[in-house]
Amino acid sequence: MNSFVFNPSSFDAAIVDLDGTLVDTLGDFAVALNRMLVDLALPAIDARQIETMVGKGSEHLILSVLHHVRPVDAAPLTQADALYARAWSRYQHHYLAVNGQYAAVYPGVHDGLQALRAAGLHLACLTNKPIGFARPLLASKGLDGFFTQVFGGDSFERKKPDPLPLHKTCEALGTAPARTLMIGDSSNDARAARAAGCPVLLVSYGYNHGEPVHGVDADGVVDSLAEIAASR
Ligand SMILES: O=C(O)COP(=O)(O)O
Ligand SMILES: [Mg+2]
Repeated sequence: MNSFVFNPSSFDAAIVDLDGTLVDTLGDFAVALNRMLVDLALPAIDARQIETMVGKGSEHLILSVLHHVRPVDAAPLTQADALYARAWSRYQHHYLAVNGQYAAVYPGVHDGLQALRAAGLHLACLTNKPIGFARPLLASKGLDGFFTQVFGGDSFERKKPDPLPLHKTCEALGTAPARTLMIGDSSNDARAARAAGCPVLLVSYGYNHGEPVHGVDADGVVDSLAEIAASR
């Protein structure tokens, strides 16, 4: 699985995930979620716990956090509950206020994206994060210029691991899935890529829902984006 060799002539484009792949956003999540919990008069949550909940979009994240901090015998919440609606509104407020301030671009990202572009690939960023969070984050980290397309978890009807967002992104790029490399950090990305017919590489340093990434079905695992183009 680690024997992936990058052959630029095999690809026309790459679709790159955001959280856990381009940017370590755990600090932003922890600050915004804990400020939301203060507003709701609920107990705080640890960043290590949050790490296992990131990657499936904000709705899933908020429901998981509320479930974690509420009493074990509390009735399960859904997006229809008033508490969820209040939580989402406070979370959005706090996340937008801190977006990027407690987050860092992973080593090798700039060089890796530059090398992929130099190899002739078009680049898209596809995240499960709301598009209204993703665009300012990419801009504040100086990454927006690399991508001709940026899509979020609310850009399409369904999120990763559904293949729909990858198909739509390929369509926007004008590339065939088999010639479009997905680069992500989680089984969510890998499952979406497999179902869409895109080859998939995973980074070893991301979140992957708190599980080791080496057990995930993918075409390779790299320790940095800079490794990809260097492997040819
Ligand atoms: O769940 C999120 O908010 C971010 O997920 P991502 O890994 O698809 O960027
Ligand atoms: Mg991710």
